[in-house]
Amino acid sequence: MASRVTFIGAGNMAGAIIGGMIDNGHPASDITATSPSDEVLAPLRERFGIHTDTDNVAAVRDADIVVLAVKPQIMRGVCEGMRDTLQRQRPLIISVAAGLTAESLQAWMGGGLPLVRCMPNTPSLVGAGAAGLFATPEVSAEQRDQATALLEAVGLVEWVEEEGLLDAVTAVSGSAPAYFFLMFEAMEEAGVKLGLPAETARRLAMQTALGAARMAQGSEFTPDRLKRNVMSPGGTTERAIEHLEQAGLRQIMADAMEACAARAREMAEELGKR
Ligand SMILES: NC(=O)C1=CN([C@@H]2O[C@H](COP(=O)(O)OP(=O)(O)OC[C@H]3O[C@@H](n4cnc5c(N)ncnc54)[C@H](OP(=O)(O)O)[C@@H]3O)[C@@H](O)[C@H]2O)C=CC1
Ligand SMILES: O=C(O)[C@@H]1CCC=N1
Repeated sequence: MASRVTFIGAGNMAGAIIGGMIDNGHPASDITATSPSDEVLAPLRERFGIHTDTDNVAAVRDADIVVLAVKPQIMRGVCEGMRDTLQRQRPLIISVAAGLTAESLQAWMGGGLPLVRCMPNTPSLVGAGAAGLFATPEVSAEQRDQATALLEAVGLVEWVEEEGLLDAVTAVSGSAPAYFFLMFEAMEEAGVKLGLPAETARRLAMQTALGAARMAQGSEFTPDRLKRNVMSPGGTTERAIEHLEQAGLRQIMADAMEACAARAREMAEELGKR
């Protein structure tokens, strides 16, 4: 029997995972999502046929898995509100919140619950997500498998054995779809400057990103080797790559990703157990 999964929060991330689960055949009747506003819930209900509830406590009462998918800033109040019911029911908790540590989450929920911290990303919506997972000692092998199955329904799953590494996962994949969307914007703008219609530039850039990722994923060659295969000596690509290297693209990425991970650590400090 499929697990009964309740999503606390029905925004971008919950919607992305729910959409991916449904596409992968998880029964809609075993999924519930909550939000204080029925206006937010109605489109999810209509689109996916799942249950919805404006009452978090009622929604977790018979859940096997509870996915915490609200903004980190309101997580404490949300967890404390469900504390007694969670302690009675003892479902597997999966938090997708950036930053918030297992120690804080456990303290807010009354402690001792099986808790997986997960850093997913929004491409889960199209079954191409990438998620890093970390399990606390309370999580059984069976629950670890349940978390893997839930997230594998929407993409790649990588477990990390140190909680702090989830901040690195946030930098490498959680926040990273936005880096590529920025790149699409920049490539479209540059394509337009070179004379292409915006739509044409956008479609070509996106298809190229998809092709490059698929090619690299299935390849025995390193990205460097694949890059060199495109760079004919004295040709056009070589000129573009020289420009990107001289402009400091590698350092820009390193700085941006360090800032991302640092913000996750900062959020853990700001919002952590008091
Ligand atoms: N977006 C992303 O790419 C990623 C996000 N995350 C994490 O996912 C979490 C959610 O982010 P995201 O989906 O972007 O945020 P959203 O703002 O899109 O979604 C949050 C949802 O929580 C609802 N909500 C607000 N208050 C409550 C409450 N008291 N009880 C239940 N639901 C409530 C909101 O409803 P309303 O709109 O009515 O306020 C909204 O539906 C965050 O912790 C974030 O760190 C992790 C990885 C990637
Ligand atoms: O920007 C954020 O804080 C969230 C976490 C990772 C992606 N979005």
